[in-house]
Amino acid sequence: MSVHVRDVLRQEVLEANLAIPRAGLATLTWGNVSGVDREAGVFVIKPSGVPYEELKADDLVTVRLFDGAVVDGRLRPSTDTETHRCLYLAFPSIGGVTHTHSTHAVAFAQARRDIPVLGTTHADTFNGPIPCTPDLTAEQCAKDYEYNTGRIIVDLLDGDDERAREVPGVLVANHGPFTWGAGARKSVEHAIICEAVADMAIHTLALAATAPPPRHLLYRHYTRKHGPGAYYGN
Ligand SMILES: O=C(CO)[C@@H](O)[C@H](O)COP(=O)(O)O
Repeated sequence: MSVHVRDVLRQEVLEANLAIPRAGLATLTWGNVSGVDREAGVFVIKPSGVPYEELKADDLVTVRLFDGAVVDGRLRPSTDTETHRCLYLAFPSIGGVTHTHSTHAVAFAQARRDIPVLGTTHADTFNGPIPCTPDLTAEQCAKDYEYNTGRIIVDLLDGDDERAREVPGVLVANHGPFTWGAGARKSVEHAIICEAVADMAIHTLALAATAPPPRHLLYRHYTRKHGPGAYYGN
């Protein structure tokens, strides 16, 4: 990886991490963001347990994709590094991963429930419910826990890169959301949306037991922003 590419990726990953507390998605040092450079075969991730307000580009850690070895950085990488690595290895289209403990998304994860599609706000970004994983087994927790957390996400999406593109996030049961995107910034955007739709869903479900909205409405909204016919934005 050239020095220029490394510095650009570090800056992008730093800004993406700082966006988490700014968006109200982080308490203390919870959560982490990474971004990958596939050509160089590495990703850059937040160090473990460093307060966001003290985080600098130099604190970030560079990790080799194929074996998880730290290749640059003086601090220990995020405890969730192996989960990020597993997602990068399974889904070639993703360039950034975000993990948060945002309140409403975690509420669904702790209830072990998918976030259902209840309206167009959700359908604009997620082409279907944001699914919740099954429980990890005792064996999966005892050995390679963080990598197995990635595996359970990958298995939930049948290892299908196309599905990972259409549903760019999952809830890990009793833990929290992992989201991803074309880059680090996009993965944070998806974390923000995941939290917002979880919040709206809790309010909606408190008011009424709703049926899913018509598929044609959801499809219309998803395809306004994605695919060959997209026309949202400038
Ligand atoms: O899942 C957890 C804790 O349950 C982690 O996401 C921490 O919230 C952040 O850990 P580091 O990235 O600082 O190691």
